[in-house]
Amino acid sequence: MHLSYPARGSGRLRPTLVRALVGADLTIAPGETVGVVGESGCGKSTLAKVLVGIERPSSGTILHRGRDLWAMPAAERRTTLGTEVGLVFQDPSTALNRRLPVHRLLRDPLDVHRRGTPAERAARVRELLDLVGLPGHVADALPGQLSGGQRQRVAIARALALRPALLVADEPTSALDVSVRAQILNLLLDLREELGLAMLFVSHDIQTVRRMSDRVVTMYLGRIVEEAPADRVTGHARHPYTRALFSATPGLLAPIEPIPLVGPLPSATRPPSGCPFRTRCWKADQRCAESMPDFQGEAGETPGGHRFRCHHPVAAEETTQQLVAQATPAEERP
Ligand SMILES: Nc1ncnc2c1ncn2[C@@H]1O[C@H](COP(=O)(O)OP(=O)(O)OP(=O)(O)O)[C@@H](O)[C@H]1O
Repeated sequence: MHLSYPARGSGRLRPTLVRALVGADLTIAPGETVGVVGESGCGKSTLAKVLVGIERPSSGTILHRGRDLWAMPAAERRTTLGTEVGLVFQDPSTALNRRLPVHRLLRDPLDVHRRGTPAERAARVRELLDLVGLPGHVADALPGQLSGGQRQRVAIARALALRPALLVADEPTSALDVSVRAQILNLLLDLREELGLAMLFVSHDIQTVRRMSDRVVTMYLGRIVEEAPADRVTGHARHPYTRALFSATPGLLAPIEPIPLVGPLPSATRPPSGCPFRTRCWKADQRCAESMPDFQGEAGETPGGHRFRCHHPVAAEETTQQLVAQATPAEERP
């Protein structure tokens, strides 16, 4: 699946294109949580937006239970997205209408999709508050009268109102106080367990992604470069970029130094030829400039297995310390 945006500020007639997703294909199994990691601008949010139908891919298909979302008539697409996918944004203050009390915010999806009688809708609102651990009296409050954590609980309850099979959570805790982040993450873990939800979980916080996910997907300049079971991704990732990303996460592999990467992240409007990571990779050679490798790896360990796209993958048993030594230029070595 591909998605290009016209670059902000570029001409209307022949805009420069930002290649936000390039052949980014992903399957999420029922009940599975897939976490997405990568530097800012690598396409994580765009992937989330495509899954929930906010953005339409420039080419490729989005299949919900095997049916092509964008081949459906518009009304059916709206119903499918409204009832099968829940969305939790970063900032509940902007995601919730400030003028509506909580019970209206929670009832709204039920009204729009005509679920149940008025009495059943009112009962569902009470059930939803209970589900996300909010007391009944919150129903009459306006979002502005709640704390950030309570507002995010309301946003999660609203996303779950129609019992979706998939919850897409894009940075769901990054706008919250550090003290309430853990509570919201625990709530999401409990809900996943209780409701059998599948989840796409996007976050800058690599530790959190690893904790929340069954499988971790690494993105680089719009491409998925690796998919690995969460328990393998820290020390046994095979793509040099994934290893470098995890080595730079404070506290995860401490006291190991991060693997040094050369230069800045290239622009998504003019990505390098071949493997886009090659300009920063200590293993890159001519082959990497010529072609982007296909996926290789072991299928079957988890849905999607452990796959990576690299001409010179890291050996599974290579330690991060060994990689730091390889990637440090000779003149900078101690
Ligand atoms: N509406 C838009 N118009 C033009 N370019 C966009 C638009 N939205 C995103 N982009 C660009 O697409 C690329 C991918 O952006 P995206 O927001 O998906 O990345 P991200 O990994 O989620 O970043 P972050 O972690 O900072 O949110 C970036 O180069 C970004 O500047």
